Amino acid sequence: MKAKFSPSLMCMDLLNIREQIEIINERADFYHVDIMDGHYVKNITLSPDFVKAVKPVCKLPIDCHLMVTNPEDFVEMLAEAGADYICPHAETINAQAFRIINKIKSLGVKVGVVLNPATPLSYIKHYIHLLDKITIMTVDPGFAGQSFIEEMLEKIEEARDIKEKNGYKYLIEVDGSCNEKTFKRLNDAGCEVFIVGSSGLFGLDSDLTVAWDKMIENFKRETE
Ligand SMILES: O=C(CO)[C@H](O)[C@H](O)[C@H](O)COP(=O)(O)O
Ligand SMILES: [Co+2]
Repeated sequence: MKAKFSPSLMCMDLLNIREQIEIINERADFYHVDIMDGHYVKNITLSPDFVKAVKPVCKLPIDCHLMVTNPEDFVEMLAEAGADYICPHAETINAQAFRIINKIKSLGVKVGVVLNPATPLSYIKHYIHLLDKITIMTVDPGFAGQSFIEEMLEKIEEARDIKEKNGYKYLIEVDGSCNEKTFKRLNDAGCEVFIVGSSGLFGLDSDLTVAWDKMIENFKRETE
């Protein structure tokens, strides 16, 4: 599968959103929108209102990463705002996993789950086959600019092996420190969607078109 890229919009220049979205529209595969409640993680970033505001100019699917204690409170709001993927943390849906997955699907939205570094893949084994995407965190959630957690490589390999063995459809996505230092190991382990934030994309140049070209050059150099 050709590598896909999902720019993490919490890392973009928030004083220049429309221009950057118009650049990303022609280059990326998804938009990654981090929604934090300040409780599940000690940070607050983007929101359903942000999704609603940018939706009219977005040409790519909007993927919402829910770092919130009660994801059920946000599902309808995000579907209404125009989210294309709603991805709660597996750790926050355990008591209602099948109910919330079915709810998201019933709203015509694709569903994924996100796994913290400390959470094994086995934690989602009873519903993994229902998912459109699995996001493996390679940093503890809540903040950009953190260090890559090497131990996650074997979890990515495990997700790839399970997908291939069973013919499952989920995309394998990685979130956290996807950059020139990690592209090769992530790609070799089976990562299909690379969430690129400050380290992988936006920090490469103040001109996003230049930053994008540098990122693609880095990726090709590291993986070809
Ligand atoms: O989920 C996130 C952090 O909890 C965000 O998606 C970050 O943007 C992601 O970690 C990418 O940022 P980085 O600086 O490339 O690590
Ligand atoms: Co994220």
